Amino acid sequence: MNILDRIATDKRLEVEEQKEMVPVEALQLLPHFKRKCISLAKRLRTSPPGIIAEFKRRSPSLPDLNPDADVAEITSEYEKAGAAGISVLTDELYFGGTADDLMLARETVNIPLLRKDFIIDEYQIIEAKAFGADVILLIAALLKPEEIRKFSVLARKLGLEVLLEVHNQEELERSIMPSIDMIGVNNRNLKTFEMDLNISKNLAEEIPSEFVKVSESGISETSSILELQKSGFQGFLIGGNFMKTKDPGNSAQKFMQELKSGR
Ligand SMILES: O=P(O)(O)OC[C@@H](O)[C@@H](O)c1c[nH]c2ccccc12
Repeated sequence: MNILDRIATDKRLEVEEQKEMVPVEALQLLPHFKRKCISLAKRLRTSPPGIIAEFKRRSPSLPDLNPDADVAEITSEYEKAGAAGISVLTDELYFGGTADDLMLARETVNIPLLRKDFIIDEYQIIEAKAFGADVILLIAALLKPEEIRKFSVLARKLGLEVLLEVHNQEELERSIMPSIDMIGVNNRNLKTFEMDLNISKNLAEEIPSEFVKVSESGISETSSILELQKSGFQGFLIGGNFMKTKDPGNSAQKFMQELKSGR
């Protein structure tokens, strides 16, 4: 079994347990459930460069990335550094994230938050809204087109935006639909961990212009952002490059200053 299938199997069990403990009706009573979301797509379209800085403690490929990272401190610094939005991992088993991380981030910043998780059930979308997210991630490699349709329509109904993650043309063609706001091209193959920025560059022209293009993973140089912008990307999801340092907020700030000064 590849890692993505393993994650999905674990996630299904986890969600079934969670549903028993916290019914949907209870989620709908949480204060953020009624909050009006902020648009990430709009920010990416109108204020370049759209850096989406990611908060994660570890990943399957980097088990010791930043185990003790403080979510309030780092997300606050990401916001001050000028991030367009923040991605918060909420998967605990593989990424060391929690729902509390997302809620703490929500209490800390006023910029759009992406719930970064492996969504395989509508329940997780209700959770995302209740925990204070503005955007959800749907991973094409994990979902049938019918599920993508059902999940994205529900997200939209709740006022959430949808970032669809694809890795190749076949995934893009079968998953693209009007209820999606942004398309993220993952430069990392989630099945093998192989990384290549050319994946974004090559897929860019296949993505219709009504969708905001986001390039995800493996970005560590400001020069890559400039190249990806030429291919039409407006969003850049960066995690490890910041989180691997002692002071991720400061690393993000330096990265964005370097971008601004065009060095
Ligand atoms: O740390 P990186 O290489 O900058 O990548 C960030 C982000 O793209 C990556 O964490 C990611 C992309 N898609 C995902 C899906 C699930 C979990 C994590 C991810």
